Amino acid sequence: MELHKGEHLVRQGDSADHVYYVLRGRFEVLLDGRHLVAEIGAGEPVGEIAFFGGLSRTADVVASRDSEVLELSRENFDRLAAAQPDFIQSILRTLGRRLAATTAAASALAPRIADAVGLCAAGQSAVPESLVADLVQALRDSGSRVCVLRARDLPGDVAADDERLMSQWLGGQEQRGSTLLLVSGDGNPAWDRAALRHCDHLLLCGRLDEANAGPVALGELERYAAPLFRPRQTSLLLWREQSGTAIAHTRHWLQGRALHLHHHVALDRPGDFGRVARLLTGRALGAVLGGGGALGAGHIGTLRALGEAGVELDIIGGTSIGSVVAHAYAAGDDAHAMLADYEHFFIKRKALGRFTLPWYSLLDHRHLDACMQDQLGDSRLEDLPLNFFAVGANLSTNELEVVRHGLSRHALRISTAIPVALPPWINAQGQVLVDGGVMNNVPISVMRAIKSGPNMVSMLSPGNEWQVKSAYERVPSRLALAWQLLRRQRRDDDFPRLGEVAARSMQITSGRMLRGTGLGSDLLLKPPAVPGMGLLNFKLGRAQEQAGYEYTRRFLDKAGGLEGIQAWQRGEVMPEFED
Ligand SMILES: Nc1ncnc2c1ncn2[C@@H]1O[C@@H]2COP(=O)(O)O[C@H]2[C@H]1O
Repeated sequence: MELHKGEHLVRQGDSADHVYYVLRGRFEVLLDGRHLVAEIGAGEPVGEIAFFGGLSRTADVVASRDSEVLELSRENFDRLAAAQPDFIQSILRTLGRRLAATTAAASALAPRIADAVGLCAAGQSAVPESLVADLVQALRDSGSRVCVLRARDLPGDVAADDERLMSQWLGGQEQRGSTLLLVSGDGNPAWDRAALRHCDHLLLCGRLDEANAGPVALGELERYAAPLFRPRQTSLLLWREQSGTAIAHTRHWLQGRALHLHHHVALDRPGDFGRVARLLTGRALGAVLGGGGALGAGHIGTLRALGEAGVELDIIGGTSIGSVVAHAYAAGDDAHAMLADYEHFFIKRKALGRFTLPWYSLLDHRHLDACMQDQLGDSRLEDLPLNFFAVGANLSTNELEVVRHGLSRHALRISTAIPVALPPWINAQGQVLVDGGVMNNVPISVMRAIKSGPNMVSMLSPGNEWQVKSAYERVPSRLALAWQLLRRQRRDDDFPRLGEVAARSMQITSGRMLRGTGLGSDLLLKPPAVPGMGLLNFKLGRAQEQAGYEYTRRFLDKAGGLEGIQAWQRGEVMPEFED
């Protein structure tokens, strides 16, 4: 079969009835029609992934020269393989090499969904019966076939101290559900040990108010269980009797425990367990809000529209203004309160409006810090009802800094420390931290490393066209500028000001980073900027919020509302939307 340069050999998503062998020429492998992931030359197979894996085509394959391939149907392939066993060897060799190349370039894998979850009391309190029942119900509601096993479910012929037999019996139970929930702590230590060793995720359950008295020591069974699991496989569910009880002192629980996530639930609000169940089973909906200064009001509008439609976000994080809005959502604020805070903070108090001598920064950080202190007090990230992260850039290590613990005002201060505009943050190790937008303005990769399952990404952009009328030569000399400032002459040129340049500089990588990471099955929202909007134009915040709201409404209408979103969460459909 011959192909001309530019012709498709296979198309991503198509079904696979043939495998090919390149006889002459060269092919490009393109993901989503754009990203070049590999080139394939003469003597190599093409289309083997879907053909052997029983999948649909994983990429487009396009001839980059006039080429010739051998096309093999299943029948022909079987015949050729029987006649020439070397042929299979050569395909396996190519597959091995391709896998090695892919592995070398792979980013961290999203956490694997646990098949067997061990429930274990943490601290001193036993796990309430109602908690187990609510968790099981929530797992069922989220679509899991859950099977609960406790010591009393052991068959009569398994002796109460025979851990080996228990382990064998547990192995035979796996087909009973998509998730096994193994409950420990019923008074049979052999079962507890066998059950916990059978699990791939440890869900510790502690009573939140034990932390009121200070750090909570590990419970007896917890001391046995904790070292069996890596932090990534361990989460802590902190329960309180009533939702009206404020969440506090969580850090005392986190001290001395290596955990991936912690969850806050109130026993009088069974809905809280839905979030835990979704996070455990990979169906949790994450949201990532990008940086973009005043445009961040658009995120608020997006959250308003999602909230009205009944879409519940289970975990949220962001960069810069995105982290500020995400933090408010994680704290339980509604869009109305968020917008009121935004206007109070940026317009009324002018948190970013007081200048200083331009030595360490342009803006007076003391004023900003005081505004933040008034707004956030000493609240801490660990005490937020939802899991949250803010992203900073660590200039000392050249790494992204993911902040999930500590004082909220410190986390947000790190995430919003626009270089030059504000002094960097210095952490306890003396490292220098600035706004995360410098490295990753839309940190979807951070969310993916924390959880598997679907995410919504909201990316702000002041538009791709920025044209300035003022000529470079017209920028005044320092004397002329000083004179104009002294005479309080208004400068009405449109030459970019310092703050705008600093803020814009952090936007430029957003789209590229996102393309580099690839969206996969995550949804991208791009609320448009209202006319006249700039990154520091907070006065247009209300209009920008409305624009974000209307944009997200249009998106939801197209996606089929809550039902459409839920179908996407289950992996059934992928809403498409071009505004
Ligand atoms: N990472 C990769 N490296 C090399 N080839 C690839 C890669 N991903 C996809 N392909 C090729 O592109 C083909 C697309 O169709 P298939 O998934 O059937 O088989 C795929 C492989 O032949």
